[in-house]
Amino acid sequence: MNKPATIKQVRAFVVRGGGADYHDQGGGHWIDDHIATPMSRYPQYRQSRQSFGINVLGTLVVEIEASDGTVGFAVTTGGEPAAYIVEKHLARFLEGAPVTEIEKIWDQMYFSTQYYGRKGLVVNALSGVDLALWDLNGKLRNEPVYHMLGGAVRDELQFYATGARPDLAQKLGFIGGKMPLHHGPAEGAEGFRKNLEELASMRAKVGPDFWLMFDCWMSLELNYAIRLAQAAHEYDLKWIEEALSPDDYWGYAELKKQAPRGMLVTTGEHEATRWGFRMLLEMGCCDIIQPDVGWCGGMTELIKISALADARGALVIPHGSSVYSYHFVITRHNSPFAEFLMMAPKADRVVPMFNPLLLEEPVPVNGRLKASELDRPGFGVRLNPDCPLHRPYTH
Ligand SMILES: C[C@H](O)[C@H](O)[C@@H](O)[C@@H](O)C(=O)O
Ligand SMILES: [Mg+2]
Repeated sequence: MNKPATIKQVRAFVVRGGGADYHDQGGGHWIDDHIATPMSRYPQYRQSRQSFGINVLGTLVVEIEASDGTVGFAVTTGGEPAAYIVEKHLARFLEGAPVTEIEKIWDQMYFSTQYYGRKGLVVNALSGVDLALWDLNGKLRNEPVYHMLGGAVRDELQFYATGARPDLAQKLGFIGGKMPLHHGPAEGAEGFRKNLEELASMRAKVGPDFWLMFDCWMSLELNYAIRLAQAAHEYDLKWIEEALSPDDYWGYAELKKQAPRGMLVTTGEHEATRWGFRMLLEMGCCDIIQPDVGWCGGMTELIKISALADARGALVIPHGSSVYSYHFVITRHNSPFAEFLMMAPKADRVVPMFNPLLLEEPVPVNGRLKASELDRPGFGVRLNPDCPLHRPYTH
């Protein structure tokens, strides 16, 4: 049997404007229009999330070149600081190693950075390296990543859409629409009323059966979240997402107890590793966990997180991360649908989620994507040569 190729070089690049840091958009985009956040308590940071720096990092692109010249890559959120961590810290555990040592490399990347990492930027960087390694292995084996994960359990993916216009998402064939919550506790009773009015108005547009969800992006405190969930029940809100700080496991456990019967509590897009998700699951924080595969520890960690959830009957609906989540969701029974983020400025048409960075990035058609659309080696996408990459550090 042939010996596996070895890793020749790891390279980290940054690029601005959309891409994996999908909050990095131009003006007038729904994704930066008075969306409630933990910073909404400060009026000067209420209208725009970019005003407090939601897009300060930018996209990280990780390339891994094998000894035979094959190059795997992946993209995530992290920008220059993540590039520094990849080049100056993580690369040493890959270069010279066989490309197949995915588990060992993950273990060394995680435990060598544990003293300053564990969640956030460091695990974003680690996730980008891990995803690039899965892409490289798929290319060397001439297999799509989902085949390496055990193969499809269904013929197609179905999607709900995240964006300001669930009514348009319904017409585009999506199974539901997740709306950003626009008003936080600092806007008092008037903001609370406006939130409900938006939901009531959207329910009137979409009818009784189309899923409607609120994405609260960590903006609420427990009492407000409980009151909002209870008031929203009248309009059949399907789930209330990321209502509280990711660290408030106790608050989530209480919210789940107090939420109306039948309403789901979801969270996890800013959680990381099997240990973080074990906390969410064992403390009874939510019905659905939503890890982002580009932020939670990569594909190698998502496999472990998903098994924990499956053992407890919890669903795993990864936060929107384009092909990196599609290749996973299609392979798991407890991931029955996927998220698609509407990246068109008015949320009125389907454009690739990481637009314009990836060529051949598949998108849902009529809210669905056939497994066969993923049948290209690795994650099946290419970097757009029109997007200038910059390598800020070397090693
Ligand atoms: C729409 C939300 O405010 C975020 O922008 C979104 O990225 C994330 O929370 C999601 O669940 O898609
Ligand atoms: Mg969310």
